[in-house]
Amino acid sequence: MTKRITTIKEMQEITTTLKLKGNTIGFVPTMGALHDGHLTLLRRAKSENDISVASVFVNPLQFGPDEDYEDYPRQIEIDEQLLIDNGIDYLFYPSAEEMYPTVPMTIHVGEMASVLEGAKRPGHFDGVVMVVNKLFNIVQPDRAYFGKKDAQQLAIIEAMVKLFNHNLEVIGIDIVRENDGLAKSSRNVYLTEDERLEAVALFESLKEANKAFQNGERNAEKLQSIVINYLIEHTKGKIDEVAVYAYPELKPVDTITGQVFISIAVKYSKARLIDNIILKDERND
Ligand SMILES: Nc1ncnc2c1ncn2[C@@H]1O[C@H](COP(=O)(O)OP(=O)(O)OP(=O)(O)O)[C@@H](O)[C@H]1O
Ligand SMILES: CC(C)(CO)[C@@H](O)C(=O)[O-]
Ligand code: BAL
Repeated sequence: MTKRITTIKEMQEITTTLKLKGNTIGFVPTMGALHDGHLTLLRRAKSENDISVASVFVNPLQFGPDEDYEDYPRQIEIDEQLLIDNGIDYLFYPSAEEMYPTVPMTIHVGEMASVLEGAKRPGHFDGVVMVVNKLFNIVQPDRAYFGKKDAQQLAIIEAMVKLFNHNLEVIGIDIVRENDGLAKSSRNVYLTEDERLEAVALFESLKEANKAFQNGERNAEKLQSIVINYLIEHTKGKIDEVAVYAYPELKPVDTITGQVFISIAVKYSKARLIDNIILKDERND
């Protein structure tokens, strides 16, 4: 049975005791509204560790003033039942008041947050790094699981773990998709019926670019155009970002040599959707 823990002190005491007894801890931080994407991460955490912990915390620090903090889907009872059904040991569900009694200092991510999602959402990754640091100190995981859907987040967390000397392994998990290819997201519920049908264009556009890449196209601008043209033809959603960047370095590229990712964001009436694909040039390996 999943145990719900709501205070930092209790969570920290539990994990400290478990670790002293030699248990390994697998941790999945989330903002709740759990779906198959989260559950895939959680199943990995459960299968690879003695103890599995999920956190559900809608982190105010990572939302901009015009973003959907208030409207972000919250459904803790349903989430808890999903954790029970999946045999997860602990649900950490802290309050914002306890997590941020005062905010006497901030963490500034800097360069890695100055591009892509970070540039579109100023301060977002500062908030993510703050909360994930806190969660790591509280839960003390041996392994922490993050989705590649948030590829920039994953790269920043990996850099943060090195910089802050967290003694844990970060594990990136492939994007989990609906049958038609749409990346699972808590925000998909905000799509209208028509938008939901059109939203398959995000992944389809990435597949078009991948096809060209597999056929030898190494010009980043050309791959970017393939994605943009596909999106323009197949969805009325507003293109917010299409970029080809070295991964995990997060630097723009002209000609692709190593590993890159194509990152896209499309705005619909009530939801901004993101997706990406990681492409690797194996020829120079
Ligand atoms: N479709 C997915 N496939 C793999 N991992 C995912 C997927 N969706 C979310 N995750 C991962 O789950 C963790 C928690 O994500 P989060 O709670 O923000 O969910 P979300 O559905 O991505 O929400 P939203 O898209 O609305 O921001 C993150 O590491 C995220 O990358
Ligand atoms: C990692 C995270 C749970 C931190 O709030 C959030 O950014 C998310 O859900 O990806
Ligand atoms: N998965 C990213 C969380 C956010 O959109 O704030």
